[in-house]
Amino acid sequence: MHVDIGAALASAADPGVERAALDDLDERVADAHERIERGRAEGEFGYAALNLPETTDADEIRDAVAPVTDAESVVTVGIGGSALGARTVTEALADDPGRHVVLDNVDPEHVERTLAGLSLADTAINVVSRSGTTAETLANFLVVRAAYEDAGVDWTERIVVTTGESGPLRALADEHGLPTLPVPEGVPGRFSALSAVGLVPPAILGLDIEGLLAGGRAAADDLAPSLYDSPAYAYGAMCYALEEEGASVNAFMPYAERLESFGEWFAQLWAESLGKDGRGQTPARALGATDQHSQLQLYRAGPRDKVVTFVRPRERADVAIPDPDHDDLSYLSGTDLGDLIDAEYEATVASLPAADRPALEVEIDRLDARSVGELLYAMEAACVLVGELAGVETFTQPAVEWGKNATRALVRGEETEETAVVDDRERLRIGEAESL
Ligand SMILES: O=P(O)(O)OC[C@H]1O[C@H](O)[C@H](O)[C@@H](O)[C@@H]1O
Repeated sequence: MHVDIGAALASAADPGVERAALDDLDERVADAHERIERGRAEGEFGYAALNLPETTDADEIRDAVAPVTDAESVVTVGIGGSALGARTVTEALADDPGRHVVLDNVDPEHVERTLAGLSLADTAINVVSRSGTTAETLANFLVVRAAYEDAGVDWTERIVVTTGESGPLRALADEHGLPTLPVPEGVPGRFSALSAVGLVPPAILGLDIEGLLAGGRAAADDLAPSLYDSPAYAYGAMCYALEEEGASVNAFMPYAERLESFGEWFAQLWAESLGKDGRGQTPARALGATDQHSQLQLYRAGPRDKVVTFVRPRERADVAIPDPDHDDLSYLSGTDLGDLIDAEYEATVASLPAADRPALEVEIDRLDARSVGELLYAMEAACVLVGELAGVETFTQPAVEWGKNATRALVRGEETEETAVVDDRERLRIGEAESL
């Protein structure tokens, strides 16, 4: 994996980072690296995430999923970091990503349609919750379990549970003697893709989880006291420096359909880790080449508040474009789709500094387990570095609790300070709607 930061230097873009400022920042990167390595060595909460390529036991995962590897499909019931890592990996690597469906929302129409589309007897259930108490996950699990029972399928024979040492999900697993895997100690969900939390569906589908962990180890080996020696730290340091220069949005634009969910995973990692104390870069999800025909207008001609992060695999599948039968399309003759998307990538990356806007590039060799593992780990390490440089609490997410408390009280019909805010919030309804 490598990154190219040239199109985000002050010589190329505004906002941009002066080389001298980057050299100064590199001294702080060295200090941050030392702090991170100390946290890793001591297995400190959060920093332990960067040890997962060494601490995750692939054999333990394979043993737990062995009873269900005959499944045609896997349905993951989880949310946030308990679902996005697994979806990212199967979408990037599975021959048929459709074999892994994810219920990470409590949208009744979506849940109903998803379950109706599954042959439950041939579908493994992957339930994941670190706390074991997340309302969406537990509610969806109860619906899924009832669907299996209604279909006459023994759900206890088709399930793997990944959860913490306590809570209702652990109790349920113990009560029914279900195959369980532990969540990694001291690792927040959004940093746990390279653990059982993210690797059970890939293991059930027979993907190379050992290769993913090897890629993580390779990225860990690339961490160094200087950003000039570490792709992950170069990316993180540039994101930090650009935010300091006003780039408060990070438009994340992978040029691979199979990395679209990776963008969603990155959005949680970046927003939930760095959105603290009134600061943090807003991750905007985009996809190349598709969003050249939509959001690129804003990136090139809108406010100078963004950096666009481009991600691509160097190697592509070979799909020839048949010779066109119209002179206006003669430029496509003899090319293939990989050539076209790579030309679009190069053109779009260059179009940002051409409009005096910053761009950062992240390139992996190919869409294989090792490269995807390297990419996941590198973004996690970049995020940890930004958290150190910004001086924020990278590994907590206190701001998400208010909504949870309000939800529970509303569902229970209780009156709390949160429900009072819900009842009294400012409203000005425009347009007619049937009364709720
Ligand atoms: O794994 P769980 O305990 O179910 O948590 C699932 C998700 O919800 C929490 O509220 C946090 O916002 C996320 O960081 C977490 O990944």
